[in-house]
Amino acid sequence: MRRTMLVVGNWKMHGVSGDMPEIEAIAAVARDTASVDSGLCLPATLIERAVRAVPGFPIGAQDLHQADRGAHTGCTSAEMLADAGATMAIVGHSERREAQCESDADVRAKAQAGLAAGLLTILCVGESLDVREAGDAVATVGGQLEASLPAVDDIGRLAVAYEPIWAIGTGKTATAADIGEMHGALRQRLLAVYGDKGAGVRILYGGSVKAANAAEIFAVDDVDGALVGGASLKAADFVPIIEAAALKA
Ligand SMILES: O=C(CO)COP(=O)(O)O
Repeated sequence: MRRTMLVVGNWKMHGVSGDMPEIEAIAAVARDTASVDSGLCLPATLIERAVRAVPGFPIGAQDLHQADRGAHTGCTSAEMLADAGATMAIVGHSERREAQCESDADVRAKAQAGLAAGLLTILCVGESLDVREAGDAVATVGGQLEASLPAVDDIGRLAVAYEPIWAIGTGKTATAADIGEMHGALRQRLLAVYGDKGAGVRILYGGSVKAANAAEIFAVDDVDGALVGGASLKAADFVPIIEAAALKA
């Protein structure tokens, strides 16, 4: 099945109003690269400003709370993000699974809330170095995915991101063979859970993706794009990744 490539930047806890020119520069190229879906998941403080500055370019959040509203100090619901103009959200990033102790069940609830609000919802999974070295990566990440997948029929706006924890921000990337093995296994899990619809879910790779390695990673079967951290902060670094994706599109 043909899937449109998807390249999303995760700005993590970076970005203030002075960074708007980077967002504008990225959006300008993205508009000219219509064969690739792209977007930026920004700090919540920049979402509304960016939505106004770059109309039509997808802007998203990096987390959401699974409830619609309530006594959850400091949290933001999917409905609120959509109201601010966000069209995407990341859920289950390893930094949140670890630092905020998010369980697979939490991530599933967040993914369901994101989809219910109409957000393109990017569900992250990935293994630690210990698990990789023990030879358990494929089974562990597959189990994590199944336990985190939303239990809903309408998965048209669901994407998955495989981000090996040891590759995030380290300059290390998994080999093309390891990425291919993992993405193939995740595709089988998606097909097992959702039937034929699982073929339409995009599986992104994340972890030290940059201009220099993007084309090689994108060439791997079942790699349908990337979730990019550090190299998404500057247009000069992020634009070539979008352009590399266009070669596969
Ligand atoms: O965590 C990531 C994206 O969500 C990857 O971050 P880096 O691209 O900085 O390794």
